[in-house]
Amino acid sequence: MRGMSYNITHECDAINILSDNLHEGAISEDMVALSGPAIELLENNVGSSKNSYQEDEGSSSIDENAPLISIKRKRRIRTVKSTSNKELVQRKASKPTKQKSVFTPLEQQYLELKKNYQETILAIEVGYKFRFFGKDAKIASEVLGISCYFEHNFLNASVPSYRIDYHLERLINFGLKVAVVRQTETAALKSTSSSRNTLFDRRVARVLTKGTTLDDSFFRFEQTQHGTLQASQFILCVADNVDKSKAKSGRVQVGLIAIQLSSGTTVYDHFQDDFLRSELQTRLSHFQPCELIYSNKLSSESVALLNHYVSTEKTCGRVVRVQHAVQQDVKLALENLQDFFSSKCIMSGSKIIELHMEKVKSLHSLSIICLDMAISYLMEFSLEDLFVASNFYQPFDSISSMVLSKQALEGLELFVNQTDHTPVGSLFWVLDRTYTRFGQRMLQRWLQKPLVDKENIIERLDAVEELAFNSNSQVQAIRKMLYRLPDLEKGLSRIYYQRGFYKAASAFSKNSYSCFKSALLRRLIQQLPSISSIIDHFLGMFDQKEAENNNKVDMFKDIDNFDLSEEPNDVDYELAQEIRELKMSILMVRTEMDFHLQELRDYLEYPNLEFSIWGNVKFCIEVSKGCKKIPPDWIKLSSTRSLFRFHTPKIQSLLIELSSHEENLTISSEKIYRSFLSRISEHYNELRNVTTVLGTLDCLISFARISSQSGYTRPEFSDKELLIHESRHPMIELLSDKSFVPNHIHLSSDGVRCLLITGPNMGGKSSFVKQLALSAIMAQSGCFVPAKSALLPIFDSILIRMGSSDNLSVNMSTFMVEMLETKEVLSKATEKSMVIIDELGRGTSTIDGEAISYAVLHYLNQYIKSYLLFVTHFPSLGILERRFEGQLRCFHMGYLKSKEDFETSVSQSISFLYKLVPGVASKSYGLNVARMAGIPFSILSRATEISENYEKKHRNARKNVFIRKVAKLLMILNAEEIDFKRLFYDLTAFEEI
Ligand SMILES: Nc1ncnc2c1ncn2[C@@H]1O[C@H](COP(=O)(O)OP(=O)(O)OP(=O)(O)O)[C@@H](O)[C@H]1O
Repeated sequence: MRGMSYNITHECDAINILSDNLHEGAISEDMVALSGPAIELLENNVGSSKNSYQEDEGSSSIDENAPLISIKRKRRIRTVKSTSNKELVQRKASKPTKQKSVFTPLEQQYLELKKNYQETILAIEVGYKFRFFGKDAKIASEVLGISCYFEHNFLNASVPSYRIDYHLERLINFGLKVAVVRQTETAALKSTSSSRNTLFDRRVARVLTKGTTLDDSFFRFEQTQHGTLQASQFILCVADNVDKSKAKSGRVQVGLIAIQLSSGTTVYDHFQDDFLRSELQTRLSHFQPCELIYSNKLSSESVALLNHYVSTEKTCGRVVRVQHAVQQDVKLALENLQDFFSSKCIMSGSKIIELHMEKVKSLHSLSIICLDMAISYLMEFSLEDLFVASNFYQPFDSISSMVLSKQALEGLELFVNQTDHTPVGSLFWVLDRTYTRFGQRMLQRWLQKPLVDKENIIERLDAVEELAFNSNSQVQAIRKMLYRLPDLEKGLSRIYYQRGFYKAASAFSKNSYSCFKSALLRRLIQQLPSISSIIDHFLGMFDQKEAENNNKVDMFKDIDNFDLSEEPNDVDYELAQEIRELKMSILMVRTEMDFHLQELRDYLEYPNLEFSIWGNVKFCIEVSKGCKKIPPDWIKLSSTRSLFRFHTPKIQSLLIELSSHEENLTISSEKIYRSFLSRISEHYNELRNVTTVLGTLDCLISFARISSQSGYTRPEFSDKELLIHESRHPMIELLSDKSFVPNHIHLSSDGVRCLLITGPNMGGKSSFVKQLALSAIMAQSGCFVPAKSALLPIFDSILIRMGSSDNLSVNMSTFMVEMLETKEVLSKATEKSMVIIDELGRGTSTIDGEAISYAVLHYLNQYIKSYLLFVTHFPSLGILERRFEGQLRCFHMGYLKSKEDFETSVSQSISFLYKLVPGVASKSYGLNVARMAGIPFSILSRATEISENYEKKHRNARKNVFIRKVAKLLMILNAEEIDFKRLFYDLTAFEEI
């Protein structure tokens, strides 16, 4: 340890010298090689003004900020000028023992702490402040907008203690890791102890990051509104393994563990992914992690994607913290996990350890590796017990639900709109009428993963219907119970949340469920009273008011009969005893103080004398200035024009005694409170189940509120038909001033199951296909849909290819992304899928785009036979209506041409009818939209001319190229059974190509 302090001293000297010389340009930066800490210190020092050195000079106060020796810096600078730096460094190195530290005791303490917390901001409690030093001070000042100044050897910044929670929240929301260093001794206790003249002992009390902060009070500044997504607290740990033999194909195995500590959720997953990391992108969209743990062996494509996620989140104002971890091989990871569970479950016996290990071994090797990394990471925060206590391990995929891809979540605007990426105008914005924050989070999960099991869907719909249209008093009771319930999921074990559980448990009697018909509601309501006895037991112990004020000293009603469990606990018993004794001692000191006051009244002959408070100073005696009876040993505190304030020696000694008892009482009360919390957490799983029940009720109520609106209908399900009358778009109808034009649709698995939709730009094509997908998602989530009537198949997936975006993370062009996404859709689609392809091929030349669209449409109809909605601006694809007669039909969005159209095509304008009508629209009227957008007339006129000439000239040449391209593409798609003769006949027969 000594050696280390010598090194630091030595480095600091060199730094002082260097920084001063650098200011003066006397030496160049590369003249002396410095070690890491030295460079850090130098960075902190350079940039500080010389004046601050001069101000420091000669300061010799003996507080903990004062340097151990004062240093004449100016003289030292002169010495340096006459000595070479190398010589100086050598000289200093040869006489280590004579060198004394230039750091103040507090700075030395900071440096000691910093050694173990290099990547962490240290917030150090010093009296009534929390202080930051060096680089930490610089960062804190930038993030918190507080001033930063140079003092002694480091930059300094500070915040008042009473605001620390607020500032910590801002630091961790900025993606920082913060260690809170607390004084382990208090002023009062220290003043009576033998170590009163030494530095306060300080230790790291807790380490915080956004994903590891369990305390909901940190997030009290977060505002939640309907339809607004809450900040995710998922920590995502990812590892992958590129199969070298298939490296060219870009195929990779990916494993992950996602942890949400606040709700005790652990999700595991592994999957095969492509070059674009589409599956990983989908997981990122679902979890929206606020922390990412990268394995050091992660492939460059995965790293690029994760980095891209971090930077896009940043542009949306959300900071994602990145942690790097060392990946072990699976054998070592298993050994680590065996050690971990053995040490944690030592009391529970080998059977429990085996059970844990069985579960672990059932995971994919990459997920095991991730679990090992995640546990190591959480150990830093002492939060690893989650993996032992919680039985909420769950797979990401489930056979009872589908997973919507990133493209679907974004393209259908499920949670944010595509215009300004805010929640307004999203499906969630329409459907979220939840009362609680945990209900809101559950609703988000429901929409991300619609159900695929018919029974489950119908069970939800029955419950929603009953809640929407039954005026049963119990329905009111559910609403009342949910209203203003705190975030029970996040604060499961927080004492003042127990009343929330109490509210839930006591809202229903044992037989309340019987007045519901819905099986789901009956099951949910039945579970609530079961926690009554647990809650009664805990609630009975504390004073609700004091608990809500977080007053731990007076929180427990009857400390004499303090018993948290059936089996009395020695530690709690001793603590309760201690608290009793301390309270008694405090009472005695106060009584003594009262006696002393009486003595003072008699002595000063002032019967109305009372103790007063001056600022923070209690038990002051105020005496008028004319009083002649003040003994010399009274301690003068302050004065006003007319009076003096004193403490007598007796008051001072009683005060020290009182403060010491009070502080001991606070410490013991905190300990007993912790014990109380750990007892509650023994019932963690029961309480967790109740939050799931309450969350489910909240989501059902939310759906019921939407479903009871006029124009919404309960969906029915069919094995082979999709028939919706007067289908509407749930968001556009709310946002648009114009009345929404509803449309009918009829598809059938053994009849027409593909619609080819053409029409003018802005004609409503995309809106139409999106509304069908949204209706399917709503129906399969258990909500009524915006239509007159709806009969739907239960889709196993909803696959979307729409829009255009490049992928900067893997350096890909818009068109490459379009093609890879199309390939993904083709590989995932089944005959039970809904597939939406909107404007495929628009990222390339017209002829290539047209050929690709043709081949994909042909392939999907011939081989996959999904329910397909194909939107295009290529009318030539209409040829396939004949090829797939009875299976594919062409429709277009209706429009009306204005009269001018017949005179001059430039000034033509069209009116949109938004009505789906049979047939192909021969033109897209793109120039009409250009005109609406205000493109100058001269440009429009020229564009019209070129467009007409082009069409006339190239029609025939295009046909042959087109046919060759389509044939080639179909072969690439592995359409081996393709009948080329037939294809050639179809294509050449179509005159319009
Ligand atoms: N059925 C409807 N009733 C009323 N307004 C509608 C309807 N459908 C769409 N709209 C309005 O028309 C606008 C354009 O619709 P949409 O984006 O679906 O057109 P589009 O045909 O896909 O256009 P483009 O081909 O240029 O992509 C929508 O933003 C909406 O305001």
